Amino acid sequence: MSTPKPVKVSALCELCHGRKAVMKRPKNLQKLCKECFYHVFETEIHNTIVANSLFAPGDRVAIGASGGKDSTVLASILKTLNERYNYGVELVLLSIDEGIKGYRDDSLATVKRNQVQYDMPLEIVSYKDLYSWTMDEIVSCAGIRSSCTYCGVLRRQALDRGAAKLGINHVVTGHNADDMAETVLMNLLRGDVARLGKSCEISTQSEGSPFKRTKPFKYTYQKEIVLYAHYKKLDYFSTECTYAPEAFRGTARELLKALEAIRPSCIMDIIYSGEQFCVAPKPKRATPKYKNAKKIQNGDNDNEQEINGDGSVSLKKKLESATDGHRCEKCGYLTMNRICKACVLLAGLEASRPKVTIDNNVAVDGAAKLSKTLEQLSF
Ligand SMILES: Nc1ncnc2c1ncn2[C@@H]1O[C@H](COP(=O)(O)OP(=O)(O)OP(=O)(O)O)[C@@H](O)[C@H]1O
Repeated sequence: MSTPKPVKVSALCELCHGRKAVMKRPKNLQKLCKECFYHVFETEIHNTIVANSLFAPGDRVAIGASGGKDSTVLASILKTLNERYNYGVELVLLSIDEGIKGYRDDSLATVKRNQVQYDMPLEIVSYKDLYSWTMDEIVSCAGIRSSCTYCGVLRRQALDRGAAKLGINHVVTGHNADDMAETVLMNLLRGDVARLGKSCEISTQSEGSPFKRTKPFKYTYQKEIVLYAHYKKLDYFSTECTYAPEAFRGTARELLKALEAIRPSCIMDIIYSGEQFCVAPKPKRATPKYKNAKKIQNGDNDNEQEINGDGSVSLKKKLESATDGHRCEKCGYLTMNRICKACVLLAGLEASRPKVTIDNNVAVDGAAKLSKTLEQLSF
């Protein structure tokens, strides 16, 4: 997102009535001076934290730190509020290195600077260490269209594993009001009733899991986060992920932006509507969602995933509904299923990974002979 241009407002601040207004507040178009903007922005986040009892004295909290604007502002503001209001929490930065060259390596350099700027410990865990795959390798194997699905599942688990390594069971993320409203719209538009009911939860915790996820920016507008970072001159990384954002989320995002331009309060209104949804039990679906759904078989009948018509990946019902045991049989991660989603996805990748071996015994003109075995492919 580009740095916002200061809006020309030749009037006095509508809050202090003393200083000159320098901006129209994106949330309600109120004309404010910089100091009053800082005050309302910080106070609203503090009120959200208090109203939802997000922290208790003595808590150790990991901030999911990507180096982007949201998590950088989150780290900065949690440090400010923790000191101002004596929350008594210990804050740690937790970063996941997905292995995306030219993107995550640069953003992690920003997080390392933030570590010094905010005087917080930093833990970095990588997909390569956890799963033996980088996102670059996954994309070259599975294609770009499903990249967000893979990345989302793996990152969720990586954040839990990173938190476990730190002995922490609470991870805060920089998901903001725009993200929440986008998710409500997206789930509404694709009839994903089960997810719709959970779209607006500020605090989530899977059944049986010790890890809590919270979103202190639930009611915070993205434009205000960017303004805050800009005026406070925070050090953040502003490049978009190399891989395209999830196709349908992108559509919902565009729709939300168009709606916001006409009626800024629509972001809050969508969240409030989402909070009121009362979801009926999900009816059982007998047939695959898309006619052109393609199955990926991993040798084991239980480990089956489907690439849907819209390019997304979904797991077979059998796996989703298995409830015996709370630990993945393969990796031991907490799950309601026999095999966790990450292992199902990784098994699919392993099955389709071309096997490449270097045969050192046979020298051909001084070069190693490269022998490729392409499994499960026929020409
Ligand atoms: N690689 C990562 N390591 C740690 N936390 C992450 C990582 N990627 C995302 N998160 C967490 O999830 C939140 C939402 O991530 P998303 O991918 O939607 O990025 P975003 O909206 O651009 O946020 P940001 O501006 O913080 O990058 C982030 O604010 C951050 O708290």
